[in-house]
Amino acid sequence: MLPAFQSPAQREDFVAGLPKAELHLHIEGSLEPELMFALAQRNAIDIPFASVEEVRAAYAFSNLQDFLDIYYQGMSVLRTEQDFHDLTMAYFQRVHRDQVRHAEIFFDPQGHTERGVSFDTAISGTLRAMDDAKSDLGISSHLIMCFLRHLSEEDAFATLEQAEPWLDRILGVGLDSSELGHPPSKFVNVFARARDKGLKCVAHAGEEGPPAYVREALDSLKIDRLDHGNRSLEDGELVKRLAEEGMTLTVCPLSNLALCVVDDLRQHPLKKMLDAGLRATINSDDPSYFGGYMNDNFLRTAEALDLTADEIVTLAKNGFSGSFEDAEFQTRALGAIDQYAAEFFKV
Ligand code: HPA
Ligand SMILES: [Zn+2]
Repeated sequence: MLPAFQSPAQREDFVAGLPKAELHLHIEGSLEPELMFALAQRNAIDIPFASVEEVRAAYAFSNLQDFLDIYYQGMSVLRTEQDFHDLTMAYFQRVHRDQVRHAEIFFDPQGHTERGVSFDTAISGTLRAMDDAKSDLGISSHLIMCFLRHLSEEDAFATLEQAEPWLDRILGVGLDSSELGHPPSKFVNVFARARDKGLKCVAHAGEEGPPAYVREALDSLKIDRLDHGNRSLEDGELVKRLAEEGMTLTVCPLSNLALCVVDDLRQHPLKKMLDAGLRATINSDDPSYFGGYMNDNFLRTAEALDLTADEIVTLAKNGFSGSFEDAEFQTRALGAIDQYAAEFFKV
């Protein structure tokens, strides 16, 4: 067992230096207002804001849909391959400071193709930055293509078709956007097709939607990982099943706070999840919009829930063991975390 923190500053130092993996990050949600302005200017696009401060002031949400409306509008500045590269590289440079060593990144191709930016433009700029992040920063990453659940399954099939030439660079498919009214079962056929193509399957479920949506994600979509999953806790049998199956939950505390999934971080269910034996991880979701990258998510949650060093270590380890990397990579990463903790506390 690791010792208790001697002070809030010691906890902050511990979190800051801890190696991390991020498993729930929408790359378009890392678009900082400064870059939004720069890209708007570069591409001669009008945006309905006069200043960076005005953009930030617009980021007050009461639910998921409030956020999504602004998120899709923000994407309008992304037009060229270079734009997608710059967006993605800015994310990696930022999380390099947070000791992120591995990231499995979502992108929303339909958010681009529906406004006339090709699938190839979006993915090629993103992949080029992922390659640069590996060579320049030592951060490994994978790409997960999400289907927008407010659109039809037919649309999702068309997107999977567009992805065909890129499948060796796409690790999996996900499901995001407006959850309520768009249950996972709406996408059962396209997920089956994706699975046949060897793609991993993940889905947002139980963020705003009921436990029944989580069950559908498991049973109909046969997910390999559950994004959010908060509302699973309302169903004891479901929690038992998720724990027994060793399902990883990609939990996003500051997102949950910003979208009023929880009213106060002190009421966040993360500790309950760990206590119930769930493999929970901490992630930033859409860090530009929700006010924090990985270290902020770890630290503010640790403060609010008074997490121990062992619990923080478990959360960081879960990020690597819940990744889609191979056993050798995972073992090395878990060893690096143990070594970091031992050196930090000189135990
Ligand atoms: O947090 C989210 N939930 C659902 N869809 C999303 N698309 C971007 N971020 C999110
Ligand atoms: Zn998300």
